[in-house]
Amino acid sequence: MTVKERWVELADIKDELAARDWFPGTSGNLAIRVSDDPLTFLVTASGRDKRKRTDEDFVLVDATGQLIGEQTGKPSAETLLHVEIFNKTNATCSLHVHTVDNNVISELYAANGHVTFAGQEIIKALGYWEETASVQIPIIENHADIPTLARAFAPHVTSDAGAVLIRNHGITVWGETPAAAKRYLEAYEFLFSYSLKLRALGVHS
Ligand SMILES: CSC[C@@H](O)[C@@H](O)C(=O)COP(=O)(O)O
Ligand SMILES: [Zn+2]
Repeated sequence: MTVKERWVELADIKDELAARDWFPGTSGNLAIRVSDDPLTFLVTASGRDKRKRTDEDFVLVDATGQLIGEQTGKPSAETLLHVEIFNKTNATCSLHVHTVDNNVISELYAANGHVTFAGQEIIKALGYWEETASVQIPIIENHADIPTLARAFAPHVTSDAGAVLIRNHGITVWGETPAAAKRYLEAYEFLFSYSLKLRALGVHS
């Protein structure tokens, strides 16, 4: 796929996530693999309003997250997390969003280091089809220093699909295809929202 095709693919996903209001206060960043040899990927430019669609929304970076050639714009402050994913797996897309639900879940379960969900039909969207399937999402501390955050994140990047909650910060989800990454993100946010609504009703699952 060309850079242009990948750009449009990521811009379309960005628009969909924006329609869900998942980019409050310029938060969030997205990335899509463009080539494997050498590894290059598009990542959202830092600090921009991700609800808007412009020609400056993404920059092309190399395997270390550095800008390639002459480009204006700065790669996302959290590019190193996407670097981990694209270097260690065959994932093609990585999505990071801050939502109230993912922040509250990350705080509620931080002491456990993970949160587990089971008994939900939506788990099938994550690729688990057994009735007894459960899904566990690791929770890491939110280090302000991004290389430190990336080091805490790295051990959880073990397959082409995955997710990590960063405490009181957000979630990063990646997948084999851009559509899969988006599907996983939607499924996780559904699980978070369901779980918090149940708690609000006084039911602790
Ligand atoms: C304004 S939200 C905090 C940011 O530091 C960060 O967490 C984020 O998700 C967006 O940063 P960005 O550099 O635009 O990719
Ligand atoms: Zn963030």
